[in-house]
Amino acid sequence: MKDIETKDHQLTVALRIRPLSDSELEESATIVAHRVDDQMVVLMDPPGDHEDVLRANRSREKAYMFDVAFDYSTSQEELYRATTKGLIHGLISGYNATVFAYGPTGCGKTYTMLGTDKDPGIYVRTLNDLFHSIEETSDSMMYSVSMSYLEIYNEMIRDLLNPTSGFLDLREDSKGEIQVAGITEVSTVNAQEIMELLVKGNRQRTQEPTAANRTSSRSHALLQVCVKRQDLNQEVRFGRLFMIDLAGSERAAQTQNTGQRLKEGAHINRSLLALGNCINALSDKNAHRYVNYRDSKLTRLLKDSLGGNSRTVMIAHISPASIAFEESRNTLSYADRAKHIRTRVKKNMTSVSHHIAQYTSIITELRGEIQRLQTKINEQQRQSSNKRDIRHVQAEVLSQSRPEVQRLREQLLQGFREQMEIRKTLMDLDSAELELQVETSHHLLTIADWEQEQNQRSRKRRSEQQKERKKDTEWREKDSDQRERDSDSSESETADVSSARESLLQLMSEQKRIHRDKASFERRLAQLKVQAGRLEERLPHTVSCESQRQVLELLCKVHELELDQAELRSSSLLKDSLLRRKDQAMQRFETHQQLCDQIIQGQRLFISEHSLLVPPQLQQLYDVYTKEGDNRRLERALALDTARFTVKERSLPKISVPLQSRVQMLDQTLDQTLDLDSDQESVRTVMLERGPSKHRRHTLPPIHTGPDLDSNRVFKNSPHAHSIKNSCVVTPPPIHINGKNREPLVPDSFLSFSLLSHSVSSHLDSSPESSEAGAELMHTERKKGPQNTAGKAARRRSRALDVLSLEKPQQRCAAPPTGTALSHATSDDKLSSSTGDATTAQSDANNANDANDTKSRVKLQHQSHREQSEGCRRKRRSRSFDVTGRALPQTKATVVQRLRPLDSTSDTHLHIGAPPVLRAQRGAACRGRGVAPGNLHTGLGTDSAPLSTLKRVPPLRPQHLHISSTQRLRRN
Ligand SMILES: Nc1ncnc2c1ncn2[C@@H]1O[C@H](COP(=O)(O)OP(=O)(O)OP(=O)(O)O)[C@@H](O)[C@H]1O
Repeated sequence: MKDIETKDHQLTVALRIRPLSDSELEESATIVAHRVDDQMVVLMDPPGDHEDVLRANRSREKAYMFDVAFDYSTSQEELYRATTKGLIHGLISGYNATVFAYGPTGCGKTYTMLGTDKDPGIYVRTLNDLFHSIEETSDSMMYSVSMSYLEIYNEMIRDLLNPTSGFLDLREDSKGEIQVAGITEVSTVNAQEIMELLVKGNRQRTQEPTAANRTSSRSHALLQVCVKRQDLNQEVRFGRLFMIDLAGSERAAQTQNTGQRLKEGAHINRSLLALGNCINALSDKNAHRYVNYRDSKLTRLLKDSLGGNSRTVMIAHISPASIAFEESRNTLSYADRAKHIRTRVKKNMTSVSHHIAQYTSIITELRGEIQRLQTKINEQQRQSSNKRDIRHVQAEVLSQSRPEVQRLREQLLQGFREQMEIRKTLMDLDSAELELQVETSHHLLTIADWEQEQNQRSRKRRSEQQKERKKDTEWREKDSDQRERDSDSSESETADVSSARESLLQLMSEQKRIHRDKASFERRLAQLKVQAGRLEERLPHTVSCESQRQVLELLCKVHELELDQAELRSSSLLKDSLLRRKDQAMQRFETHQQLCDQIIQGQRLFISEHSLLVPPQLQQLYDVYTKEGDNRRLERALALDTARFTVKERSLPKISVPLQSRVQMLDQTLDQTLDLDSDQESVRTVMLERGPSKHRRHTLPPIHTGPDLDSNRVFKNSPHAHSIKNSCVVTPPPIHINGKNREPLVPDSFLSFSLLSHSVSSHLDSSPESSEAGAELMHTERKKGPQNTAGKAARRRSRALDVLSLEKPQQRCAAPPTGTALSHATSDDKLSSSTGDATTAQSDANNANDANDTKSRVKLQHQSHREQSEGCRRKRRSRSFDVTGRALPQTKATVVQRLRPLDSTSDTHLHIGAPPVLRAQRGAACRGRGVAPGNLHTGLGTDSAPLSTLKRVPPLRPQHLHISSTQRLRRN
């Protein structure tokens, strides 16, 4: 055994020949490998060579010299002592060492390294001796032992102490040493613990049975033991020991491996070939031959063991049997070469002096660092001493960023100011647009009124032209005068309308301009909002100071709120303006409604007092009006009652005296309202009782039917009045036209009534004084005649009041389809159903006698009217506005003429209820829906007021007339 402690170390090669295995004994294998002495081994020719002609004269027998040779008689202990035990001292002293078993499969490598429980191998013996040595010198030395155990299986490294860690990689450290990254290193000084770890690792090693070995190792196993020793002189030594159980080279024919075993064998042979190449290279006498350690992980791990700082022992294993001659021969050949490998061994030791020198250097460096840091701290302290506190530092930072912040602030403020200005401008534009709309609507109304008047006049003119053919020259002259007046009036109104049209054009262009400006400003406002949003987004990036950023964000918030407030204010103003307009419209409507009520009540009073005839359509309208009035009063009563109940029941204990008085006023109003009976007679009585001064707004000026009233006188003297006198029945039998006898025209009648009211209202002044002024004006105009071309407003007022005058001929007309004449009943007792089956033939037969009987009938009629008035007064609460009917002794033409005044009002709603037969006759006779007003006034006389002026048509719009007429035609 060579001295392994020499620095220049030569690889120690030992050879072990195992005993014949059971299979070899069964085959009576010849022993060809013999240990001659402790170092020599002879490999004899196998028996088959003698029989081979080619090998007959060429013997392959060869003697090999190794560091030590063992055979079947050598025990484990002897082998350990001869190969490994000597390494333990060197390991403790700081030398690296390697022991690896090499040889074909099944030749005893694992037996040598691991052994059995009864006869342990090198692993256990080495560790035992190591710990013994440590214990022996532990008094004067400090030891630290660590162990790791791995296998190379199919060129992959596994940690046998921690198999779950997966495959590990090889790394080369700064000193060029190969390290297994992530390998488990167990540090302990307890031998028992090391043994347990070893057993545990061996269980994890891959072993599979083959034909050559029932416990064939399919991987290379490496056990690494590191020992660190520190003596009393603070000298530290590091020693590392590799104990390697290589997998055996194998021939496929021998092992009969297939599949995974065959693949494992291939990996094993490849790595062993790399090891052999390294051995060849290292054993070559040429000193600078390249050694390829990187061919396999095995050779990389054994780099130091084969050619570096390690005392290495190679234990080659062969089988003595002749059947393993070739494997034994190759193994002997490699082992023989390996013994020429030389390594350079050195102690892994660090002395205290060296450490001290290192520490001194480190301390010096650290001191320099400390000095540098101290200088820096002093400099900072000196700088900070100039600043009193952190606020100065903050102020400095703020001052550095102030220009940027100021610029950003100015941009934000400028944007918000501009937004505010644009918002104000938009508000002004909205206001101007509203004013323009109001003005435009006024002009449109003016034009519409004029157009309707024109339409009315044109219709009248056509009717008059038809009448002209039948009238005498006197009427022709009067008509020509009337035409002149009409033309004059048209010309004067044309100037107003043209002015309105021009104003409309200007207003429309102005509205367009406002729209353009608004769109432009709104676009600009949107752009400014976007810009402000971007600036706000830039705040966190631009302003580093938190307080500054918060101030700017608050600034933005305040301005945004101001803008929102301005927008809301603008919206609120617009809505207020619209509400004001609606309120005004509602107020006008209510005023108009009151005026209508007054007119209707006055009419009914007038009819009642004078016992005038009422056409059924008008009577139906009256009925609808009465019902509607009842509903209105009921709603008002309920509302007032609710208000009274609410005030009394809930707030009375707390309400003040003025509120209580207000409640009383409400009660009085309610009582007055309820007191207003829908009955015409009651209305008249109430008005009479309370006097005209108390309810001037609800009563018309007194309309006298006596000869002092021009209009009445004119009407009585008119030719039409004469015709009516001639045609009317003096005292027709009364007929009740309610219930079943009524035509189901309530919706249309109501619609017509509404439209009529609406049309009247559009020509009325909304002021409460309009009723009085209108009545006076009507009175005046009737006196002055149409020549009095008063102002436009006066004419409008007079138009509404002219409705009253238009009603007179209507009331004198009777137009039931059956030719029933209508008149007020003198009393309920006297009223009876008329002979509704009176035929037109009878009327025609009696027509000839009508002229003679006219005077007496008129007298009777007036008498009956007076009696009826007295009866109606007595019957206050009853609905005495009953209508009697009787067969009219008149012709169809007469009936038609009586209906024409209604048509002449140009209000189709008044004549649309005419029966189809009459309408057909009318269409044939006068080619129009309206009859010339002259028909009504043919008996007016030369000094009578022209009806075209007196009967100014309520300004119903033509489309309304058409629609209503169409609907009524469809119904009929
Ligand atoms: N010197 C010996 N004395 C007694 N038995 C031995 C000896 N050497 C090997 N054997 C026996 O031979 C058989 C094979 O040995 P081992 O498993 O150690 O071979 P190996 O070289 O490790 O094979 P592989 O390379 O396939 O793992 C084992 O049963 C073992 O007990």
